[in-house]
Amino acid sequence: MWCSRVSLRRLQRIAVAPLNASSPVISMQRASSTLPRVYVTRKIPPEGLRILSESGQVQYELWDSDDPVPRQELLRRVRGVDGLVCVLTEKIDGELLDAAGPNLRVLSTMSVGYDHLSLEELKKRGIRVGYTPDVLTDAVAELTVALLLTTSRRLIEATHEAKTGGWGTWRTMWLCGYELANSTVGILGLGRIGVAIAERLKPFKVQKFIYTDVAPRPELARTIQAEYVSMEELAKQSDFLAVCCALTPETQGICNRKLFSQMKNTAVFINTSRGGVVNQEDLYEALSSGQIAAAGLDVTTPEPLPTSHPLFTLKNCVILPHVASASYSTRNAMSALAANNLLTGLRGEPMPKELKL
Ligand SMILES: O=C(O)[C@H](O)CO
Repeated sequence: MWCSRVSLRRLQRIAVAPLNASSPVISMQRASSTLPRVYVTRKIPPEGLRILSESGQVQYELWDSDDPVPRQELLRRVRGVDGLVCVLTEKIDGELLDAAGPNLRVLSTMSVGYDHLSLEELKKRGIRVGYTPDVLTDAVAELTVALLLTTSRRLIEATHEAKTGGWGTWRTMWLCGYELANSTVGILGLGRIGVAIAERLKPFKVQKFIYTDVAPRPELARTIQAEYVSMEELAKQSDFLAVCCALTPETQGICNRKLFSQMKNTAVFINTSRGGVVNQEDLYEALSSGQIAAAGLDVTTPEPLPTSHPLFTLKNCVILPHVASASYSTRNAMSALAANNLLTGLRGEPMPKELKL
């Protein structure tokens, strides 16, 4: 539905924090209005919806659900829109952009990752793109540390044993794992998130941080005293290897048999970036054969990972359902940034966070 007073009241009802009653609420315009039309592909968190609603700058239609809009519905709904707000499950490709047509000027994704966007197609059409870096760095780094500790200290196995009668007497080597103190932590793809992870791990007495990337990143590396190494050295030296790179054609499947075979058999592998950077068959082999000690994954291919997937059978593999940025404050900040990117973009102004195409 195109948002009107009625639907705005509905939005207020779903808000976690109520809208400020004293602030004037600008009513959304009906479809007949001349305001730019925007399609929002998902029920985004309340802060972003509030910004859109109160802007008085756009009329928008929202797929008012936690589940993705079906593709055919999406293709139908985007027809003629000026702006589009999406999340990472929507494939924004030539077909979709053709369906939207020439009015589409701004795409705003509520994600830092943009592997779901065809940048070439967007660039070709002169469509500006907003995304949401920075605001999720803390939440993702926090979750990565939590996942690393959960995996390396075998917390899921431990709670399972405690609950299901496996907890006998105190045993000297039972449920032993690997500790961060005196370890080498490797970061594959050093950016804001990699630095934030390292900053959080440092107080655990990590001995050394190493990283690899397409080229050295001395300024970022200096903040965490990380040493630039080759991919091979990263694999060989890391006790903990955290994947923080974006998914691109170059990084697709980069964590494969070769990498795992170079790693220590005591090493713990952690991925909170994108599932596509990992060859999951090779990871399964490495985990089940004892080539590496354990893996913690927040991202997989596909998502959701089918419950019948072999990785779920492994005790040394902890799998989370892509929740690294899932804190109330971060998801609200992401939606607010996505809304502000869209509104500034439509006004022809610099966006708070614009992707350079
Ligand atoms: O790209 C992103 O934003 C994350 O994967 C989800 O928050």
